[in-house]
Amino acid sequence: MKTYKIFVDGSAGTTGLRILDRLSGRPELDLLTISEADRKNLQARAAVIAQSDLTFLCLPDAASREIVPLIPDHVRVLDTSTAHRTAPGWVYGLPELAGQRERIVEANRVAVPGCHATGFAVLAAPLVQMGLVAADYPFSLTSLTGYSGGGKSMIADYEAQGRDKALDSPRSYGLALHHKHLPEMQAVCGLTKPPVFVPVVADYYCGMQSLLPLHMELLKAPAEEIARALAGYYAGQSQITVHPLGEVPGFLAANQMAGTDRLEIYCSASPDGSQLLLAAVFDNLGKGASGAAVQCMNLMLGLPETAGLE
Ligand SMILES: NC(=O)C1=CN([C@@H]2O[C@H](COP(=O)(O)OP(=O)(O)OC[C@H]3O[C@@H](n4cnc5c(N)ncnc54)[C@H](OP(=O)(O)O)[C@@H]3O)[C@@H](O)[C@H]2O)C=CC1
Ligand SMILES: CC(=O)N[C@@H](CCC(=O)OP(=O)(O)O)C(=O)O
Repeated sequence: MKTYKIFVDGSAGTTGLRILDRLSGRPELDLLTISEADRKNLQARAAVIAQSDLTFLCLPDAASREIVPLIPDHVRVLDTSTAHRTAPGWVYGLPELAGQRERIVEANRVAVPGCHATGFAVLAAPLVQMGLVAADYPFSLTSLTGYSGGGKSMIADYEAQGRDKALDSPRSYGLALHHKHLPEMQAVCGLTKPPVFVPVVADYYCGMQSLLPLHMELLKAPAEEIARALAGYYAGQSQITVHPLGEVPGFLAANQMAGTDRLEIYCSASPDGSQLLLAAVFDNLGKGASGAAVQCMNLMLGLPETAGLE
């Protein structure tokens, strides 16, 4: 059996650990390691990466930008940070979007989408690509996340004894309207302007719900047609399910897909047909990070796309 040497740079972090979980026990993968003393040593990491066939970068943006120029071209790279998602020469790791799977298979530099950006892109990009929504539509998005989305430091804040009472309630953030996911949201969907985007973090570990409200008078087809088109777009995709129009629960929990690497889409219309609501529900650490990264690795190495996924 052909084996591949894999390294996870930043494997002690939230995203890195979840990637390791999904890779361990797979006989086709030989996991390279680095000593605790060297895990933040630039030259030592570069030396291990150079021996790998594929490396995951699970680092803060600055650390990712620092290591990438030291990586030889023959090593394939999957960067989970925000650093390269709109950078030239990098492929956006959302294989369910038209043409992306083929690009990922061939790529040696793949940027794993941001968690909130995943929710936006899976809803908005197909509608724009299919001509059902104009590229200059004034999109807005609200996206709920568990606190693991903020990595080790936010997890520590939420899990601290005697923490601030504000953490007992949901907290909106990014209120200055320049969240780091806006450039990739605009780029991957081909929009003339970014959405108005409000993320909300709440007191649960993981799970994400991205809500995209749409005004029907600005759309180019009725709600039934839009829901059917979205279902057709994702037909046959193992990781994305689209529920029929109106098939929505009374309460939609943002942690409904926690622990999985799949994403579910719900569509509902107002009784008078003037408004449509699209919702994407998934795990910020699953399809929003580590699961997406492993799915892309499988594609890049020619392995079964869902191997190791939850
Ligand atoms: N959490 C999430 O839901 C998602 C996160 N991401 C992205 O993934 C990346 C990692 O995030 P996340 O796992 O949440 O963050 P964490 O803070 O949990 O983990 C980051 C890891 O990187 C290590 N690290 C920091 N600087 C360096 C360095 N210079 N060299 C080597 N290692 C370093 C940290 O070390 P130490 O353990 O000492 O702190 C830590 O183990 C980020 O870019 C994040 O934006 C992407 C999608 C979702
Ligand atoms: C709760 C929280 O802080 N979440 C992070 C998103 C985590 C993530 O997926 O973003 P990257 O992949 O771009 O790091 C944020 O909104 O900045």
